[in-house]
Amino acid sequence: MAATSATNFSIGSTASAGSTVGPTQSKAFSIKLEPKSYLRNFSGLKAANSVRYESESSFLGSESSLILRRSYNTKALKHSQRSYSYIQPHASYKVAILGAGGGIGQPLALLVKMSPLVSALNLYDIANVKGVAADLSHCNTPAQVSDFTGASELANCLKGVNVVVIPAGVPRKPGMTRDDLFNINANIVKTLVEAVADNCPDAFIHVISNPVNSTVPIAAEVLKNKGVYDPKKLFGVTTLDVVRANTFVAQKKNLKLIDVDVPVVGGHAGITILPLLSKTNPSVAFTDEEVQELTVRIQNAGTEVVEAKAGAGSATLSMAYAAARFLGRNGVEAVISSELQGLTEFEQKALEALKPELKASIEKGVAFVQKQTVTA
Ligand SMILES: NC(=O)C1=CN([C@@H]2O[C@H](COP(=O)(O)OP(=O)(O)OC[C@H]3O[C@@H](n4cnc5c(N)ncnc54)[C@H](O)[C@@H]3O)[C@@H](O)[C@H]2O)C=CC1
Ligand SMILES: O=C([O-])CC(=O)C(=O)O
Repeated sequence: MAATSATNFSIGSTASAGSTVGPTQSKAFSIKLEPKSYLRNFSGLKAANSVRYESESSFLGSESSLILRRSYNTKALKHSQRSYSYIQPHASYKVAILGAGGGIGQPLALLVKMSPLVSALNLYDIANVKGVAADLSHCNTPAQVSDFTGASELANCLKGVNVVVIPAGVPRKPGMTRDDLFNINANIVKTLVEAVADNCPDAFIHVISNPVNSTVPIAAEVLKNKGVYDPKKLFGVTTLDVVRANTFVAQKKNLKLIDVDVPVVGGHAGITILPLLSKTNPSVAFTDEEVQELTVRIQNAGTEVVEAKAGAGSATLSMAYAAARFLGRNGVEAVISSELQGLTEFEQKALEALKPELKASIEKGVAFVQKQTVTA
């Protein structure tokens, strides 16, 4: 879902804060260009449809794959060099990952390090990230990796940064809801976003820390209090729901994974995750039972991983993949309100049912910041 104006929340592959449900979309960052056909052959880490939609907008575009391919496939080298020089982007983005030592932070740092768009990768954590930074710095890609440990180094980590990704905080254990993380993670996100506002107020901010339905509104309130809120630049990262929906639908219907694109709207917890299966692209016919089964599976997919990890945390690798896929160059470019038109009765009912829960989670986040502001 895309971060939104103050009057909208919800929303496909990113979250946002506000007070009423507004237009949603799941591909806010799509740039509808048709890449040269050879680029599709170099899709590497990305599904082909992602390349088609995101080759120029995502950090993990086809360029990354070219770099990778060049480094291990000498046969492809000649062709790659030609292609690469044609499309080689300028490495100019400075990215900070806050919570970089964690289960998501580490693989996400690797994926960002692979991006040819990134010139600097700053890793911050309250735990020591020196080792992670040293390890990553040996990869032969442009980004200069630096490590920052502890609150005293946070400001330096953020100075001059264009993109901040926040996977800092505690993950769920079996039996917990995402909302059970609020008491710890709300404060972590608030403190980190305050530092972002002070040190890189123009940066794009991507909030991964749960509960996303509340942590994004917290971030929005902090930015408003600091006078630097730009709804086009604040995101809750819920691309993992889209990634899962695409995968589960492809598996269920025996489709090629790369061909499936399912929009997901709402928030990122339980019934607030609403896959719009009727809008699957290309069009797929589902029985009522399949819709029910797939919707529930997508909504509970996080819990599926939490239970499988049995106390060792929640999704990390798929989350890192989803976050790297999510990052776009220009922030929110459009809100596609048509995504919410022509819903099936099942989807319309589910949309109405999720609104009160999503609204309550947003209000909880807003109240958290307002209460602290009054106390201070
Ligand atoms: N948005 C989404 O779709 C998803 C969100 N998550 C959420 O992401 C968060 C992180 O998950 P994991 O990486 O698995 O947890 P983790 O425990 O493996 O890593 C979290 C990291 O954050 C660091 N940290 C804690 N407090 C910090 C602070 N004040 N400043 C900087 N760093 C701090 C920790 O030292 C640790 O390295 C959790 O809240 C989890 O629920 C997880 C999966 C999907
Ligand atoms: O389920 C969790 O706690 C982590 C998460 O948000 C996900 O995997 O979707």
